[in-house]
Amino acid sequence: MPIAMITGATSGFGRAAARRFADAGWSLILTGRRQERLDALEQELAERVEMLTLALDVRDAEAVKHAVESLPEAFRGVTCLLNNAGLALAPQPSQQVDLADWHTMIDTNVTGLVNVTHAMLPLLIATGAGASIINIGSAAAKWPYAGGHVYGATKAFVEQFSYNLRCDLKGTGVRVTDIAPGLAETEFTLVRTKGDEAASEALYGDTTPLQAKDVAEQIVHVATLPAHININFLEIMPTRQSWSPTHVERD
Ligand SMILES: NC(=O)C1=CN([C@@H]2O[C@H](COP(=O)(O)OP(=O)(O)OC[C@H]3O[C@@H](n4cnc5c(N)ncnc54)[C@H](OP(=O)(O)O)[C@@H]3O)[C@@H](O)[C@H]2O)C=CC1
Ligand SMILES: O=CCS(=O)(=O)O
Repeated sequence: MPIAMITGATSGFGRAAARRFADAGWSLILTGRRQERLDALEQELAERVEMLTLALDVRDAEAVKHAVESLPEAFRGVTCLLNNAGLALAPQPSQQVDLADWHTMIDTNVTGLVNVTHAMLPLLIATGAGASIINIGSAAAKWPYAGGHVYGATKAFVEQFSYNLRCDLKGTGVRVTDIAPGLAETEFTLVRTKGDEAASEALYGDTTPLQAKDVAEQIVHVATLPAHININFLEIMPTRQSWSPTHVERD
């Protein structure tokens, strides 16, 4: 059975992808920091598929390296790495942000993603044809907005890193895709606002955002394409979301 390794499997897109891969019969390596959520997923899915859960903070390069080196033989033939763990913080303008929040986004969305990718590359290259790295970027990588500051910049990194990885992996059979969702209802806004439920409800209310399972469907689609097809970039928005005009300051 193919194996998917998912970072940030404890919520949102990662958890929905774990369920969708399980529906397709894939074995799973599920990671995240919250052990109780990993336990709940194990309870839910372990009867149906082979799975392993690893409590892991992607920011900790040594812990990531150790976790990958310690994978049991039966879980080393990874077919898909889903680099999904990430977050936004500080919705306020740059001039009002705590520097620590910028660092947390960079440490997670950039450093964490490269930590996991670096540790996993030998395993994915050993799998070869049909293997894939799916990086979760964001529409915010291309479309700036007030309060997007470092978050959008980290996702621009994810996009360009994905393309550059593709260049290096030519000839190995390993595919690389950047999936860039727009507005999607998950715990993302609760995290971004440090627990403001009203803000989260206001953002996702009165419209029809993407749901985590919509994105999971695309993730599994990309991972199960024939080995000779590489989707480089896939931006997904809800039908009711499009672009804003640029802003002009007026007297
Ligand atoms: N929702 C949206 O509108 C969009 C989200 N995205 C991106 O999608 C990805 C998933 O977000 P989403 O599902 O929406 O949000 P959620 O908050 O629902 O899920 C985020 C996941 O990331 C994990 N995570 C966060 N920090 C770390 C860390 N240091 N180490 C390990 N895992 C971590 C969390 O697990 P735990 O806390 O247990 O560690 C959780 O499982 C993110 O990269 C986000 O930037 C992209 C576009 C749109
Ligand atoms: O990546 C998340 C989508 S948005 O909040 O930046 O639009």
